[in-house]
Amino acid sequence: MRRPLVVGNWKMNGRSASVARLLNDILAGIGDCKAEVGVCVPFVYIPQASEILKGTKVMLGAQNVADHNSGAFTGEISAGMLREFGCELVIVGHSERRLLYGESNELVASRYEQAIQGHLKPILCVGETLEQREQGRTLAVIGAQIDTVFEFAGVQSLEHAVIAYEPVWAVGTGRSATTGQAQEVHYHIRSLIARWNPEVAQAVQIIYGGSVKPENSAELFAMPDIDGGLIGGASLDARAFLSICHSVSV
Ligand SMILES: O=C(CO)COP(=O)(O)O
Repeated sequence: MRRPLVVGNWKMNGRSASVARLLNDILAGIGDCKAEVGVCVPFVYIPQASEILKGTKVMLGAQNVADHNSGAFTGEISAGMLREFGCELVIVGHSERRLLYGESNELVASRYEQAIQGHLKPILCVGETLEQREQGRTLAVIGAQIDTVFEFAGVQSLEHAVIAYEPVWAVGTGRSATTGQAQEVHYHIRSLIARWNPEVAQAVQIIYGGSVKPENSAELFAMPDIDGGLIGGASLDARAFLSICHSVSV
């Protein structure tokens, strides 16, 4: 039985005062939430967030991780560094990294592999652009994104990972995928994994991201292959984020 997972991706937002406020508000309202809950904060706020979240059930995460474990890689942050400051999760392959910063499937796979080796749980983001969807290439694009990771890190690594389906056209647009569109892709992803390893396919959490809000989260999370969400804009508002966390179906 897969436990639902809801993770906030704060992207490049916040200042230390608002980080403290938002985290404390989340902790105050998390109660007996049935979901596993995490927040992926900007790198510089990780030490602060780690102090606030220590001993709580809210997991801390980062938004990217280096594709090497140390050395001359200016601007990069390794998995070991993130672990040292209490991170358990890390997003890899977010569409903003792929599209705005040119991260290829191979680079994403190396980052994913470093996360696994460094005992961080990668949240591997996959998803198609609107153009790719309109060309009928959605499943092929996602298949290639996932296959590259399998080639680098092996399908067994998914025992320690999460997959997030985030259609690019739904990210930050206010236009979520319909439950049917999302379920179709989630089912496809699980079937791809099942061809390699049925047990891993049944166990891996596949979460949905792209304009998830309190108004649509329960419906999305009720779909059989949607195990929770990766939440952008709505995760910056404690009330909205908590409402999404509490809307999981178990
Ligand atoms: O990119 C996302 C989460 O990683 C989704 O962002 P929005 O929820 O703002 O659409």
